[in-house]
This record gives sequence, structure tokens and C-alpha cells, in this order.
Amino acid sequence: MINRVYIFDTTLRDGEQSPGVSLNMSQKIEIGKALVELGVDVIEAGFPISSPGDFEGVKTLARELKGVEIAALARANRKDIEVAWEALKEAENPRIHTFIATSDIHLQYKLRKSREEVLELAEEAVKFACEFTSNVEFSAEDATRSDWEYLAEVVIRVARAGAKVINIPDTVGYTVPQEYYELIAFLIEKLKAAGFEESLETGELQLSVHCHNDLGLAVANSLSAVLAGARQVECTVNGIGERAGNAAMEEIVMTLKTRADFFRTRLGEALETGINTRKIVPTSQLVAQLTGMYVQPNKAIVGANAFAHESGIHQHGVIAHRLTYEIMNREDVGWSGSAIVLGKHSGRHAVDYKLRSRGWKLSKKALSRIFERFRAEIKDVLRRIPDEYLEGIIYDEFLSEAYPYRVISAQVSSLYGTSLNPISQVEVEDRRVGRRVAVAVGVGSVDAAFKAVAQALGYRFGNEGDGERLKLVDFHIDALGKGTEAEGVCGVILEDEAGRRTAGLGRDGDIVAAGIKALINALNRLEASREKESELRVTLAKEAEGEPSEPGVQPMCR
Ligand SMILES: CC(=O)SCCNC(=O)CCNC(=O)[C@H](O)C(C)(C)COP(=O)(O)OP(=O)(O)OC[C@H]1O[C@@H](n2cnc3c(N)ncnc32)[C@H](O)[C@@H]1OP(=O)(O)O
Ligand SMILES: CC(C)C(=O)C(=O)O
Repeated sequence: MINRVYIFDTTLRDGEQSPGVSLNMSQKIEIGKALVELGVDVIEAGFPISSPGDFEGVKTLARELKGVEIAALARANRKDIEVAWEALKEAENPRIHTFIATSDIHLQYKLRKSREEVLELAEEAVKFACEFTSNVEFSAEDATRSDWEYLAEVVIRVARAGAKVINIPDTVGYTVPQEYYELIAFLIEKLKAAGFEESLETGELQLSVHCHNDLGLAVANSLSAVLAGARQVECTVNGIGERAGNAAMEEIVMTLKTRADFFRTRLGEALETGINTRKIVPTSQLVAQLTGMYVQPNKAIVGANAFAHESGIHQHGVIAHRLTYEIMNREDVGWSGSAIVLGKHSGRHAVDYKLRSRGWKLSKKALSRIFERFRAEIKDVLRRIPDEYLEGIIYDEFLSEAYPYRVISAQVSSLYGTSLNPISQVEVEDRRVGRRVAVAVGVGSVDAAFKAVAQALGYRFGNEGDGERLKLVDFHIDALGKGTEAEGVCGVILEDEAGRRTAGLGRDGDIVAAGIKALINALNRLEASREKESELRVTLAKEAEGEPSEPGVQPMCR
């Protein structure tokens, strides 16, 4: 049997069936183009009979997208098939996808038809679709809850009627991997016995799978079916779709690639898809953004944490050799940036690695000093620790004598229920020039206080006023503890006009005061680093050079 696994992407049809998702035409086109670049084999563009919007969506994608098959869904009736064809006909390679349910539950309660009637409807639908194109797919909806012998009868009848792809959906996410394997293997045997052995071997006739994730098994079931001989997988980007969603495309593709040693044909050839895996993350992010279905951080492959290492032991391993804790290369799926994330559980190796990657060379003694401060002052305070905070510790440890600023007093008046904006007055000291007072109005209390501090010290945020312009790259406030008396922790990251970034932290029972402390901390670090950082780097590097280096460990982490 062929070693190619065809990826049938149904993000724009079943994915769009996710409650709350509705894509407009330009969004469909944007996703369609991204799917072509990703390298999917078939794009199911919609269900044309369902609405004029869906019809137009399929028609437009059929016209615009090249180098990919475009499929459209149709119930097993002439009208649906005619309308589907009308929408599809300009496509380079159009596919009519017609379906009808085969389980007794659906027959009895939904279709109110006998098995014989459904068998005939399925056959007629495929024959009718074949009058428009030879590229016809048939789906036996709710196949996994259907009687196997009856299902086999339907499958053979639609194959004889001309279907090139026969899909065996797990419509309600009911099956389990072993059972699904057996079902697919059973149907293949039945098709072979009915004379389709050669067509299955050459791929002229394919069995397809379409799994839903109600029990969290959609990907496992799809892969199990592939092992049994299915050669088309229907899936969606990020696994979006009806209820708990469909099988996630990225998980299917990366499992086949990562475990190419396991997913093989009978003859030992590795199973392959045509996906350009480096496009997986950008496509995932596009789909998340346009559908509003955001990806959970721990989602495999495309979640923000999927390749992030925060705990010290793992970080040490990954720094020593990526393969200790990574089974895939993050760049192969389109991630960039560092895999090492500083946080509560980070250790000394990670701190050293981060500082080295920012050009700092530290002796063991200096690293210990930085690590102890990191442990004492930051680990339990910030949930995610951008690298700038680590560098801030170096400044606090070695350059604090060069810090020029101090807040003498600050006040903010803000009243709820008036049309007046909050106003802040601050008195600060720049030890190079003396005391300064400034007053500023802001959108909120923190904004007013930040503007007043900036103005007093000769900076500005935004376009208004004089002074050097600063960008507030990051600002956040967390509570340490619970209740209204909890201490507030504020973190800020500033960027100056030359692109130098510094972070600041402040803690106080009053969140505005915590903000002012954080801002002054960041400004002090900015001024001191501008003046003394180059010198400090050289001094610390010399101290480090005097030490014998540790043998053996070459950082391999990217
Ligand atoms: C498993 C899946 O994902 S299947 C795809 C599901 N997607 C959708 O349903 C989204 C788009 N659907 C729609 O816009 C609408 O349901 C439409 C336009 C298709 C049909 O709307 P309506 O004509 O109002 O029918 P309604 O949706 O209430 O009921 C479905 C009808 O189709 C029939 N039907 C359902 N599946 C099939 C089928 N595969 N083949 C033939 N008839 C079918 C039902 O028996 C029912 O018929 P009835 O009206 O004679 O009782
Ligand atoms: C129409 C079919 C393929 C479907 O979406 C399902 O059964 O879930």
C-alpha cells in the first residue's frame, strides 16, 4: 500500500462548525492561502447548500486557490450535490464530498429510513456526483457506531458506484484506537474481497478517517487507522471543530514525522505527508486569531509552552543536549526564540545560559551572587521572567552605587464617579542635578504617576511633552497573597530611543506605589547600564577567565 498519507483539511468546514466561529470571505481566503502554503492536499472549503455565504466561500476559494484539491460537502441528495458542484466547478481539482449516516441510531431517529433505503441513497448520491466529476468522496456518517457488516455493504456499494475516497468518520468521538484499527482493517479486507485490492494498493481508492475528540482520542484514533491502512486523514488546524473538535492536523503530521521509525508500510517504508512543517505554527496562529479560538498554552506542537523549559533539571538537560527533553526541533514546526524560559523552577544552569546568551561571562562566584538574588527576589514574585529582569539583578548587584534616582514623595488623587482625570504630583531626586517636582494628569492613577515621574526626570512616554522618549514595553501588576491587603508587585520593561531595554520591579501594599518603585528601579538600571555596563562586562569576564572551565558540556540549546 502507498506510503503517502493525504491531509484533508476541514478547518474551513468542520472547523468553522465550532460554536461561535464565523469566518468572513477575506478570512476564509487568508486561511485558504495559508493552508496551500502549508501543503495540505485537500481543502474542504464549505457546505455550499447551507447558506449563500458558504456557497460564495467555496466558489471563491475554488477559483482562487491553485495547487490543491477543493472539496465541498453535500448531503446524499441531488440538490445538495448540484449546488456543491456549482460552487466547485471552477476549481483546478474539485472534489464532491457526499455523505449519509449509516448507524441505526441515525437511521431510526434522524433520517427515519431503513438500511436498504440509505444504501440506495448512498449509491445514488455517488453515481450522481460522478456525473460532474470523477473525484468523489463518500462519508458514512457515524460509521463507528454502525453495524460493521452493514457498513461494509455501504462501503462496497459506493466504491462500485465510483467513489475514489471512502471516509469512515468517528462522528461522535466514540471509538478507541484498537477498535478503530480493527474496523479499518476489516473494511479493507472486505474491499479486497470485493475486487478492490489493486486500487487500494495503488491509492486509486483510499480509505479516509475523520475523528472527533469527544474522549480526547481523535489523534490517537486517526493514527491507529493509518496503521491499519487508511491513507487520508481529515483534520483541522489546532483541532478546532464541532464540540470537542476534530483531530489536530499538527499532531497527526508531527507524530508521523517524529515516529517515522514506527509509522511504516508493510514493506517498511516510512509514511509521509506533504506538509511543510515549518509553516505549522504560523498557520496555527493565523487560525487562532481569525477564529477567536485561542490555543491553550500546553497544547501539543502549537501551544506557547509546547517547547518551553522552565524547570531547572530540564533546562540543565536541554542546555547540555537538546535531545534530553525534546523529541522534536522547535524550528521544524515554525517556532523561533529561546526554549529556555525563566520562572519559579529555574536553576543555576539556566540563569548562566541566559546571561551567556546575552553576552555576559560570569565567574562561579558572580553567578552564585546573581542566582541567590534571583532566587530570593524574583522566583516567587514573577510568574514568567523575561530575560531583562535577570540582567537587572546584575545591575542591582554591581552598579547600584551608580543609580541616580530616588523618589522622595508621590501622591495621586483619583475619584470614582467624576469626569476629572487622576492627577499625580511627585518629588524626586536626581543626585546629579538635585530635586525635581512635577505634576501630570493621566488616564488612570498609574498613568498619571508614571507621567509625573518621567517628566520630573527628563523623560516622556508617548509624543507629548519634552525629554527623551521611552517606550513602556511591558507593564503588569500581580497580587502577592489574597484579599485587599495583599502586597502588589509591579513589573515594567522600558525601552529607550536607542533600543536598550531595562526591567524594574516594585513591591508595595499600594499598587500605585509599587508601580512608581518599579519605574524608578527600571530608570536607575537604564542610567547605570548606559554609563557602566561595558566596563562591568569586561571586569566580570576577566574574573571568569581566571577560573578553570568545566569540561565536557557544550550548550546545544536553541
Ligand atoms: C457530521 C457533520 O458534521 S455533517 C455537517 C453538519 N453541518 C451542518 O449541518 C452545517 C450546515 N447545515 C445547515 O445549514 C442546515 O442544516 C442545512 C441547510 C444543511 C439544512 O437545513 P434544513 O433544511 O433546515 O434542515 P435541518 O438542518 O433542520 O435538518 C436536516 C435535514 O437533512 C436531512 N439529512 C441530514 N443528513 C442528511 C444526509 N447526509 N443526506 C440526506 N439528508 C440528510 C435530515 O434528515 C433533515 O431532513 P428533514 O428536513 O427532511 O427532516
Ligand atoms: C460529514 C462527515 C465527514 C463529518 O463531518 C462527520 O462525520 O463528523
